[in-house]
Amino acid sequence: MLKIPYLDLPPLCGAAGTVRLPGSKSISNRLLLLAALAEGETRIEQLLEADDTAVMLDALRSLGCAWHRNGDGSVTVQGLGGHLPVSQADCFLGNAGTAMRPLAAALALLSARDGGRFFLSGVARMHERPIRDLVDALRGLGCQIEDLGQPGYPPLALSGPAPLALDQPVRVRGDVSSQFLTALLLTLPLVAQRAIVIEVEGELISKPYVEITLALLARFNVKVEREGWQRFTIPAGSRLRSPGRLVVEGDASAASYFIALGALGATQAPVRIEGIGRDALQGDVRFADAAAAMGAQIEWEDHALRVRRGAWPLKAIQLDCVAIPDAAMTLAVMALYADGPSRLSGIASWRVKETDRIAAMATELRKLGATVAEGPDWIEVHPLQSWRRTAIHTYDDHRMAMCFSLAALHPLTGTPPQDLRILDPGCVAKTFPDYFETLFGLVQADPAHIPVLCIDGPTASGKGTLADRVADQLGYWVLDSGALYRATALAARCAGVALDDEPRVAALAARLPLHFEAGRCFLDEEDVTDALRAEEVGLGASAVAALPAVRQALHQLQLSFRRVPGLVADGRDMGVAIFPQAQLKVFLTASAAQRAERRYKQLISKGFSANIAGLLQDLEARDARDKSRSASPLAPAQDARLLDNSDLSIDASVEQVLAWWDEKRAFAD
Ligand SMILES: O=C(O)C1=C[C@@H](OP(=O)(O)O)[C@@H](O)[C@H](O)C1
Ligand SMILES: C=C(OP(=O)(O)O)C(=O)O
Repeated sequence: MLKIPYLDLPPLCGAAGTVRLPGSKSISNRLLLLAALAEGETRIEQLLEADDTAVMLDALRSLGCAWHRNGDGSVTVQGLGGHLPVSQADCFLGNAGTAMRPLAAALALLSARDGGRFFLSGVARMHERPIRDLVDALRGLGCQIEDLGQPGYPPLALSGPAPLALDQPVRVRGDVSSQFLTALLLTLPLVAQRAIVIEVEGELISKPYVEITLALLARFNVKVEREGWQRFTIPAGSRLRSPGRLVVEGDASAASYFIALGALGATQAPVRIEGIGRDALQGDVRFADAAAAMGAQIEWEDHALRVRRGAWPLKAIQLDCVAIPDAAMTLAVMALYADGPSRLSGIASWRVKETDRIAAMATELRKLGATVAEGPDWIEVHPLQSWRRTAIHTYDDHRMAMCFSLAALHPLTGTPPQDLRILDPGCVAKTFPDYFETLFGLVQADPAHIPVLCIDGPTASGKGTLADRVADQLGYWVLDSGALYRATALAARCAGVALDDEPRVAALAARLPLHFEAGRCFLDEEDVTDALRAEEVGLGASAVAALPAVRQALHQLQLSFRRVPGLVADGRDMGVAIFPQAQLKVFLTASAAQRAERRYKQLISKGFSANIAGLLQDLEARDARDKSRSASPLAPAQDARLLDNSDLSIDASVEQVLAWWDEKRAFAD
């Protein structure tokens, strides 16, 4: 997960590969609540792991519901059988509408029936998202609900006991959010000694989400009767009973980004999306039809789909999106690549979601250079003629971040490909914490467009730490090129090859079975991270690095680390020999005495024995060898910035390098 201030995406030229979707947010949070309220134990598989489900799980725990995560990631929930063991709780629900609305209804009804006092709050934006229609409906039943902030918005206090009047139909408005009706449907079975009728006022929006609610209630033994979208009856004596085990479908709204990616960039192999089928419960699966109408080629499998680019440019679309409010945002970005203006209507609800999405979408699309018109419940997006290099604000809205990442695909027009900056990319954590990492696994870019930042310098200058920290801040990959030489030396030693046997060492280097995983380094299956740090391996690395044939053999391997979104390359000749076109080259130095002391501390902390005078001697000898070798001697690139960190903290060094990086990469705001 990227928790960084911004992420720069290079211009992308294609996409292919397979993605496994995270679990559906809407299904996950409904199942968690139903499982908690029901009788019996429920095992939920492929539950979404993200902020929205985390706040629901935390809330359930504070309400006295026991749950645990199993080894395979599934969650087992012990149902409370409709009775809370606590009479007080304070639940923070972040910005999860699927937690706030249903929990407000559950706690209003349970505190009215059994007594108690409960508080629900969220992030600042949650306190601007309306809940009045639900509160009015619940108050109509006799529930005691206090607005603790602005009337009609969270935070709320729910308390009781209070008599419930369930003999009259419960009336709820359906034209601001369908989640109000969903909240009542999910929770009224708790008090359904007699049949309870719900009547919807106003035209219900987002209907497919109510279908999800009804389908999942049926799995929990409650069969709601309905007359169209106006009247719903919860039969007398309904009781929530666990079906035992449930599997969450992949998130169909999240699928929209990859369907769009296929439509925009899959010119050769398809983008294959696993986790949903055509008959998915979620209405957003119909986004695929909208994408097909714009030209995407879609082939369905049982639980997956394959998407390729079809029409190009895409075909403009005019669509009422009232049934697919979340996935519709993706269409607005696809519209940049269409053959004419596209108009999305029926999206009034965008204004009261994670941000005012109509305003946010229009503002950011215009910053890219697009002509956009907007109304109270529609947006019209014209194809983009001339792309501007810009920083996209994401308004703490996961969908803004995910949608706009698609705008990094090459434009249609002749304008030169542009980088794109996504501010606060970590906001995707609401529903898809690994969105960007997943995206990086699918997209292609011309290597020449992928930014590289080189940090070269002598041994023990702190390059590795600096490179890791800078890469973390930028969301980039790291190439620890020294590890490749150390691994070559280690592999040679294990194979009994003399370090000065140039052809054989080079042959080993060319087939080095090296890979990096979660900060660890593996030779074949063996984790050699610590072994590579041993002093004699370091000396061996210096010896093999002096062999031109070995450097040649490792050259290609090093280039292959240049991947989207960018690379921080740490070594001795990164800026001079491997990435001479790098956007920024830093040559890091520190006095020999300082470096010897750092290396000493590093070795001691890892449990190796060390002698500081000996280290200093080795280090000076190694410097001399590195500087005087004929193949790529250690020297700053001509255009390198020199950074002597003898007296600088690591934080100060990171700050300096990032400041230089920013200087090179100005984005319009
Ligand atoms: O019930 C649900 O799971 C949801 C309903 C929709 O909200 P509205 O009914 O407010 O449009 C949707 O936008 C939201 O992401 C999830
Ligand atoms: C509107 C959304 O979320 P919520 O469930 O918080 O309403 C969304 O995910 O796009």
